[in-house]
Amino acid sequence: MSVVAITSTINSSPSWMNNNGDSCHSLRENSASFSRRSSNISLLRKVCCGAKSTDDDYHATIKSLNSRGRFPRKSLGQHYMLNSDINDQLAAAAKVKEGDFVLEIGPGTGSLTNVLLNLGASVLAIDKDPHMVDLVRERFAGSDKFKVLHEDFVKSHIRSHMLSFLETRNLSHPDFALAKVVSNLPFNISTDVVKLLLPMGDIFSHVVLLLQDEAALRLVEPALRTSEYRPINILVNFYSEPEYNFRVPRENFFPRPKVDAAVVTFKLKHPRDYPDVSSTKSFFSLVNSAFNGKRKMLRKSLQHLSSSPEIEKALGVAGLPVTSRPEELTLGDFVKLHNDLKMSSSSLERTRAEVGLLVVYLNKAEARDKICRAIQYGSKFVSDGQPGTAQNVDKSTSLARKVFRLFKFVNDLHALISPVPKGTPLPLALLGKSKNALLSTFLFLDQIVWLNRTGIYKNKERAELLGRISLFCWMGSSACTSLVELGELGRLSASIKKLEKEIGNKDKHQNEQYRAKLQRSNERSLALIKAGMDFVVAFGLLQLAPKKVTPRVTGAFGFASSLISCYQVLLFMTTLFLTFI
Ligand SMILES: C[S@@+](CC[C@H](N)C(=O)[O-])C[C@H]1O[C@@H](n2cnc3c(N)ncnc32)[C@H](O)[C@@H]1O
Repeated sequence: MSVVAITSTINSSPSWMNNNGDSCHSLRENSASFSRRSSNISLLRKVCCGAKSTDDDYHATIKSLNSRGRFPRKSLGQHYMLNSDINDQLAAAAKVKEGDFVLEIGPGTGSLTNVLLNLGASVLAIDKDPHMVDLVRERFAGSDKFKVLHEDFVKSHIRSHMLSFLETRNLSHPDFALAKVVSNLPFNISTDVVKLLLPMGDIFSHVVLLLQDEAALRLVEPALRTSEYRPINILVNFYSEPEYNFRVPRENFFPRPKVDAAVVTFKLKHPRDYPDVSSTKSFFSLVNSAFNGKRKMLRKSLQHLSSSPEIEKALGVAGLPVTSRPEELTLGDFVKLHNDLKMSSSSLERTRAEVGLLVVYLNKAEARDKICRAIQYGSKFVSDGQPGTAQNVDKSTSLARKVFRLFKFVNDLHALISPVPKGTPLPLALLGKSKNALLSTFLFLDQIVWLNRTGIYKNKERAELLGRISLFCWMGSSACTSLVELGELGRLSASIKKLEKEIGNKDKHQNEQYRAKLQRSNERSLALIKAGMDFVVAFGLLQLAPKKVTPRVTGAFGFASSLISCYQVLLFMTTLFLTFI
């Protein structure tokens, strides 16, 4: 990489410089790169005159670059934003607010990052340039809400980065909201970024990008029957509601690009609101095939998928002429055409998808453990504590699960030392932490029980005592969980009522936020029921009231709570799975 030595110095402080203008004294120029830099600079002066003088205007950007001896690299699309008003407007377009989680692609010197952090958001930034990564890492070293990764965004595993970013920081947040993307992008990766991010409506609610102006217009307002109309327009409308916000003249960037830019907001649809197609994969494969022969009629270009008469019939059903070409079809037309051709609804393909879901489910360790737990308590229910095959199944499964959960206590230890989500009332925070402490103690002591049963740890009496202590810990953690869920349900129902007042009773089911809150409330109610059942199971295992809570009762409650756990994992997996197929 060519680190450019910036040689000549601007000697005098021009009249447009503000108090921190001394930063510009160190601007040294290199004649070799970025031709006409001096004329660029005079343009920048004009821009800066009009810009709000904050930390991240022209001066700050130049100073930041100078501090590293850096000059923008064309290959990385490094055109830095000089106008802090535009950074403010980017954040406003995404409605960034306190507590949000924001992904920023290419933070550069951190001017936009600074705005996002000042608004109270947590920011995950990804930059391909290691020098920029170091720069922002140092700049925001004092903030625990900032994380930066040195990666090429196009190649990065963004879904898993986001899941771990949200999981570690937002676990059990009562008002869990989807994350957002706000970015001043390098123009050359904008199509890739759009294709990567828009199908992530289960993670992001808004994607706000600064794109090349022409590209922005082509994405948001393509005209049917023109060469601008392409498969990406179908993709954009399938996954989002795009909006062209405003044009950003080229003078606002350093160095000045050859074209203007524009801010575009993509409001992402949640996967459950995607157009109704049996498989998104087969839908987009049809769209791509259709556009492959752009000048051809669909009855010809789709021949490898269906016979011409079938295609003509499907076009007729969709109310389209049999001579239609791809650029004449809207998203809705493509959906109708796809569904009528029943591209992927053959029973074989459906079966394959269902088996695929089962494989994903079984591959999740947590799911296997929950299934084993259902077997364990199911056999306890059958045996009712009497010796025989059912009791053997109960005991052996219980032992197997103990091995399976080796080191699982670390998960709760981690949660114990992680910060509580902002805004959590102190009693709920304390109850949550007690739950983590008790659960990790239970899981840890359970390992000693296992060591004793295998004969590795020989002191039977002590092991039994530790076994009882561990069960008391589990009972305590179930009680804490019940209280936490009760408290959170109370908070949720208050915020649902508030929202109902704001949006009115009639429209509430159309409101995405309302539906999300309702869903969270159902999930929390289920978690409350499960925690209550686990409390009874621990009570039964400890034999605190052997006549009332018999092994059969314990087994029944344990079995029911295991089924709830299986359902919870399945729900999570299904959402993930549906976004992959
Ligand atoms: C147009 S600049 C924007 C910088 C900053 N956000 C601003 O507004 O001033 C683009 C940034 O994206 C980074 N970048 C370029 N290609 C990238 C890629 N493939 N993945 C991640 N970041 C990339 C560049 O290093 C640069 O910091």
